[in-house]
Amino acid sequence: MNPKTIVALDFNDISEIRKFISGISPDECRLKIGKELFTCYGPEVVREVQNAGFEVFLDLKFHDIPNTVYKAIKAAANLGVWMVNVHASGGREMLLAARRAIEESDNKPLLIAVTILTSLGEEDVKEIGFSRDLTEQTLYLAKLAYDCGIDGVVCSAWEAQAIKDKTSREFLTVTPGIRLSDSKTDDQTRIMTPQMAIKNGADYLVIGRPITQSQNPLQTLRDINLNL
Ligand SMILES: O=C(O)c1cc(=O)[nH]c(=O)n1[C@@H]1O[C@H](COP(=O)(O)O)[C@@H](O)[C@H]1O
Repeated sequence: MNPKTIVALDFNDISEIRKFISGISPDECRLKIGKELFTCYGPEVVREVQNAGFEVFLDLKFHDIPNTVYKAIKAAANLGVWMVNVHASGGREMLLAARRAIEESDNKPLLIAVTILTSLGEEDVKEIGFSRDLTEQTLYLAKLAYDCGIDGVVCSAWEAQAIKDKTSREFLTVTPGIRLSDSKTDDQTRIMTPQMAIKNGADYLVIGRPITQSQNPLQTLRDINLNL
């Protein structure tokens, strides 16, 4: 099984995690451990989720000097995770250092680079000071990551197909900012429904609140999977 749905476990309470994973099977989704959960519980929570049979996307979005990212990626790979990420805007040397760290590790997680966060819109990108527009900057960073041997990118589903066209069909697109037609937008800007995202070239869907904050998270996950 290669489930396309990655559920973002954005909780700070381990009992919530235990409740959620006790009801689902690893065939139904992968699980993302991000900054909040990792800061609260560290590698122990990664091991607990892995021991329950789930593959883990460790989403710590490293963005630092090459040597620091190299060592952090080595440590992440040693946790036996399935996927890790860095920010593409850390630059070529940082991306190459991350690649090298994985090549030198026994466990080789998929290495993914964040392009432009899905919370950002055109005006934000202008304010940050990028000279290209949002889509062009996303494509530019995706190409940089591709040229550095990164396995894929985090992007919004709006850019997924264009990224594949500019790089390769095999270059992975991991898309957060997924919302059901009746979901709240929350702090996301570039959103798309699960079915549309897959149609537009997304390989994996990262979904947090639309599942975890729903009345019946397990049913919501299953409904999403059924309709992909
Ligand atoms: O790298 C990520 O996973 C990520 C990148 C991005 O551009 N946007 C984004 O939302 N994410 C993560 O994806 C998840 C989305 O959660 P929801 O907005 O609740 O569905 C969060 O855990 C974010 O940290």
